[in-house]
Amino acid sequence: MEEDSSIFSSISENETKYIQLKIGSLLNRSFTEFISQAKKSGDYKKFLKAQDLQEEGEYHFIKTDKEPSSPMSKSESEDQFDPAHEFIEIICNVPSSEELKSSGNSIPNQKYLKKKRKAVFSNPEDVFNQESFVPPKYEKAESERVKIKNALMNNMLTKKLSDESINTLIAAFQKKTFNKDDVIIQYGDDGKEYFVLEAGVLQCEVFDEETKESSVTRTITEGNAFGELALLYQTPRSATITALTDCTTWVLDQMTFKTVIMASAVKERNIRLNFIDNIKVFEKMSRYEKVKLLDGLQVQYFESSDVIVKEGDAGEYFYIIEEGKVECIKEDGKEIIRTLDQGDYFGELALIESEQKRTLTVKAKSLCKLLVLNKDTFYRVLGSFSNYLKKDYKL
Ligand SMILES: Nc1ncnc2c1ncn2[C@@H]1O[C@@H]2COP(=O)(O)O[C@H]2[C@H]1O
Repeated sequence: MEEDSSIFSSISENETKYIQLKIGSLLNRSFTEFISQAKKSGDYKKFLKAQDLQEEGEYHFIKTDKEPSSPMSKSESEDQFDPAHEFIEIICNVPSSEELKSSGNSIPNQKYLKKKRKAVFSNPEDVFNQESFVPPKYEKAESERVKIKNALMNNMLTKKLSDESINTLIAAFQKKTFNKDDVIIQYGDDGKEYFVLEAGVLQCEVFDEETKESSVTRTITEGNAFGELALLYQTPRSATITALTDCTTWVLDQMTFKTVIMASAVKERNIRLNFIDNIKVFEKMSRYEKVKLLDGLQVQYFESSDVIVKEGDAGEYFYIIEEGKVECIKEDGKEIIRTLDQGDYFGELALIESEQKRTLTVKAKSLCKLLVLNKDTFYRVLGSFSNYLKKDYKL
């Protein structure tokens, strides 16, 4: 409590006014969003009940953290408007008193807003045009539109975008062909484009800065996208992509990529990436592998006392604790072997040894938000890390 009051005692009048105005419009938006969801649901009353709103007396606008359906089903909601996140954004981005004063009123002026945005879109040319930017449109045959759409719908980065965003993207892709042996992306270059491969085969070659050795990690085949990392993280190209055959690609400019794809996908991803970056066991992973891992993670919630993993069962999932605490219990004697909390992981032993059953029962000690990886994704993403994980784990 003491901590809270000291944080808020330093808020100036200007800052308070700023927050009030922002929260006011956020509430307004939340309410509109809520009503539109309720209307869409077809059965208004059932919808209210499902949201844990009490029908009689006062309505309590409580959004439970609990996921309504079975385990691996509901991270789809991630792209939706999330008032809690928006709230945090507002609080974290309150301009300083000086900035508010210099803007002449309690809301920062356009100049200030543009300056803020620069932090997210770090290339200077990105900054001025965010609001007025209109994605380009290139003519395409229907068959081409279908191919691009299929590729976007099969790509983790774009599959959850709205139909409107998908259509904007489809229109904005421009055809570009390459000859066999052409270098499409050069390791270390600045990234300006995002690609979808329509026809042909490409080679992806990565470099180890320490050993100065290069290795071919995979071939990229039709319908796959590449070149996203440099645009997402403002880093140099992480690999060299070379055409193994004559190729046809679809190319998206970075401004369209940023305004359409990044705006929705990267926000959630960055929060998690930051989280994964702090987990020791993943420290040897490349950024690419971490991003792949993130794409395979699903969110699952457990109430206090829920059994997450049962001793003797076959292992299906690997878990990372994003929030909450769990207890690992040996069934005979009910001895608590250890307690795990934020950033810890469990459930990997049964995945590493295919015959191995769960060696302990893991029970939620509080409400838990877990990031869950299923067996197939675990092998695809962490296969080469299994020995490392096993060694690191002291039973
Ligand atoms: N280890 C890897 N395996 C497969 N693809 C990769 C790997 N590393 C990088 N890439 C892809 O190669 C692209 C090179 O440019 P980017 O870094 O922009 O984005 C990169 C990814 O799309």
